Amino acid sequence: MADLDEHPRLFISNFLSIDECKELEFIHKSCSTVGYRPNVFSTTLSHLIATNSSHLIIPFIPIRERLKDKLEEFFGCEYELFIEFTGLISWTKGSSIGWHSDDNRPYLKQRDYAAVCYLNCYETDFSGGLFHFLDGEPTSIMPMAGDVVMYTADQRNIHSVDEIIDGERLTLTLWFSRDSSHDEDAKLISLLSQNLLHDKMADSSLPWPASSSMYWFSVEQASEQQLGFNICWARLQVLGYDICLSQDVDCDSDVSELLIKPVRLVRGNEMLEQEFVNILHVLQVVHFYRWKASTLQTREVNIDKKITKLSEMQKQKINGLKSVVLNDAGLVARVFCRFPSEEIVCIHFDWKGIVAAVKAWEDYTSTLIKQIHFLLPYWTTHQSMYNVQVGE
Ligand SMILES: O=C(O)CCC(=O)C(=O)O
Ligand SMILES: [Fe+2]
Repeated sequence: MADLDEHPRLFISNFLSIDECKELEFIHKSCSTVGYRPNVFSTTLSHLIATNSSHLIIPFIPIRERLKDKLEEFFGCEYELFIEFTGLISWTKGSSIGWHSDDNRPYLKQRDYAAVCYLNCYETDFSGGLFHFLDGEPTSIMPMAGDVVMYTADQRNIHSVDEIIDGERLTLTLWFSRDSSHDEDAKLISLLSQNLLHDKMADSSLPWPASSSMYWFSVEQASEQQLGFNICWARLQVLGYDICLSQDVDCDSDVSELLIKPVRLVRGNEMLEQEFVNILHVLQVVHFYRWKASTLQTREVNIDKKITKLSEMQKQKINGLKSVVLNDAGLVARVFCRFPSEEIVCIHFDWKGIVAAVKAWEDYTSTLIKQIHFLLPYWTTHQSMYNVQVGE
């Protein structure tokens, strides 16, 4: 017990199911923005609300509850804690963090506990990125999808993370506080109430992009230089897709303009006729397909007349656009690919699958929207975000 007093921490294998990890990965890869440090990407719950994707908060709710219950039980602080922050955070090549405690800045003093859930796997999805505690057991953690580590945010749990060598290391990270003024739920419920009221009138579940700078990756994020890439385009590119803008636009248009234009999905020389409202919409569908490909029923899907061949003009337009939004293509592979030298391919691909995914994504989305409209009145009454079974 002495060690637990000196280093209060808990490691649990398989706390999340693989499907929960994959769902959160789908959310992150279709909604993330560039993060607070170079080579880091993040998806916060307030960002989901701000981009008209409030319903994507639903999958986090049971996981947050389970984490908080476990943490309170283990550290003996039932009914004392508030969730201060919930976010999906991914680290790519070059990022690391030296020895630190999580409350080591004056503006982080409210943090009492941390929970880090690993959503993908060391050596399969990325290399480097081992977690270490300075003293006590366990000394090192090899991140594996579904595992979680919980620890106090103070000096008793000084830790570090080795530099990422390649690939993208993804976590769901939460911090907890005893101070109710740092309760994330209260802030999110207030944002949700404003947003869903508006959303009901617009009656739409389609994502709205944030400002284009939030999706712009550059090597030196602090500098003014514009060499880099748009991360939404890049995430399509690394799965083997292109997009074609439906309307004619100038190649020297502002990237922020391009982000809000309707687009079509392209694979090789072929294009799906269906129009998507913007790049974030198509990115959600493509990542949904990646998550669900093996479960989609495609035998009955009819793709006649839905797929067309690209014209020379369209090919030129796509390449012209790419020179604006991916103006350092080598960099895209270095940041997002596990093996940048290998050819970029999506293991699962056929147009029937994509067409089935469009429909399945719509069903998934509308189920979540119904759930959030059902839950919000409970949340508002109790000023807390929790799961309610229908009929309660
Ligand atoms: O991702 C991890 O394993 C830990 C990250 C960390 O230490 C932090 O964000 O403070
Ligand atoms: Fe930390």
